Amino acid sequence: MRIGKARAHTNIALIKYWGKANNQLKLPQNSSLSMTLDAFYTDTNFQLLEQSTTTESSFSLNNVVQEPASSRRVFDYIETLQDRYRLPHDKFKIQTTNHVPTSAGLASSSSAFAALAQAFVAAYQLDVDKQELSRLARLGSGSATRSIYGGFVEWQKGTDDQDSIAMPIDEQPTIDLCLLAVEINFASKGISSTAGMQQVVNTSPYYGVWRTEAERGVIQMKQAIKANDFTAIGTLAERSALAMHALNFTANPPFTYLEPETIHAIKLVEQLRIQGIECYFTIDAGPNVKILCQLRNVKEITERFKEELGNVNIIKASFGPGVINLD
Ligand SMILES: Nc1ncnc2c1ncn2[C@@H]1O[C@H](COP(=O)(O)OP(=O)(O)OP(=O)(O)O)[C@@H](O)[C@H]1O
Ligand SMILES: C[C@@](O)(CCOP(=O)(O)OP(=O)(O)O)CC(=O)O
Repeated sequence: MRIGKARAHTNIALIKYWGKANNQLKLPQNSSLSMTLDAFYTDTNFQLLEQSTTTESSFSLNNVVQEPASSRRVFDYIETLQDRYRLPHDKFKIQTTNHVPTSAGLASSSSAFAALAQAFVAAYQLDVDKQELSRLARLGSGSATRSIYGGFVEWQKGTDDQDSIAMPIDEQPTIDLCLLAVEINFASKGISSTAGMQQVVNTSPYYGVWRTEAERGVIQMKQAIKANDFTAIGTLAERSALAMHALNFTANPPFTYLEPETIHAIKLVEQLRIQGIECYFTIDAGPNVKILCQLRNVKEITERFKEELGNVNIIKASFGPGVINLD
């Protein structure tokens, strides 16, 4: 019985990916840049079943066997990988645990599909390098492309399956940079990232500007990282997040992931900054806010958020590693 086991950490985009140029290959409209986190990860076992078995393929998430509708994306993904390597459609059993809230804008799909890609190649004993692994992860979820590497990672948009890959910028950054995930609401979101970004690409008259600015943002962010410039990193990350959420209001029909508490958190970050406590925010496809700050300010920022937002849960993260083979 062949089995592959892997762990992948989530990543948070500092310059966001928001829109596909090709839905099937998940080629993005713009390049993006992220930090891989240590605090949130997914562990996945991918087991190939004996050919003679009458057992059907299964997908269990956090110890709960998923219904066919919830398993579809994962099953289709495995078939795509099997086809890519001209493998038979073997049946399989996937057991996975998210040490991160699922579908709540905390990038569970980034760690999920990076771990699954690695577990798949391990089970089939495929000789695959990290660039190919980042292609495989992309076929599951765009943001998963970047979780193959640790630290700061760029996803170069490329033009086709071959060159749309992740590139490590600095796998073990020394910059003093922490991320505080503020739990506004960990319920699953109403509109998935996949659907939200599609709606924006199809209908927003501002989409062209988004693309140009995102490419510029990646170049500027790489310069900021090279210069160890926390202020520039935070400023650019905040601008990218605001642009993405502003874009959602310009879709037809418009939509937003922001909740009143999200705006409250944004205002608090601004206030803290005015008071000399330097911090910035970023927000993904959900209401939760992630604060970028330096270690010396973690305690004070945490206390202020708990005071102002009613004892919310706050999880501290820093840089995490790339995908790990657990065998
Ligand atoms: N461990 C896992 N293994 C396989 N698939 C998973 C796993 N965890 C989540 N998924 C799938 O990933 C998808 C969740 O991704 P979605 O993009 O909706 O949210 P998210 O990743 O939490 O947020 P974000 O928009 O910030 O990426 C769902 O289809 C879910 O079934
Ligand atoms: C806001 C984001 O987190 C959106 C991530 O979207 P997904 O990677 O979840 O979308 P699919 O490619 O359709 O699976 C920004 C980012 O991670 O760059």
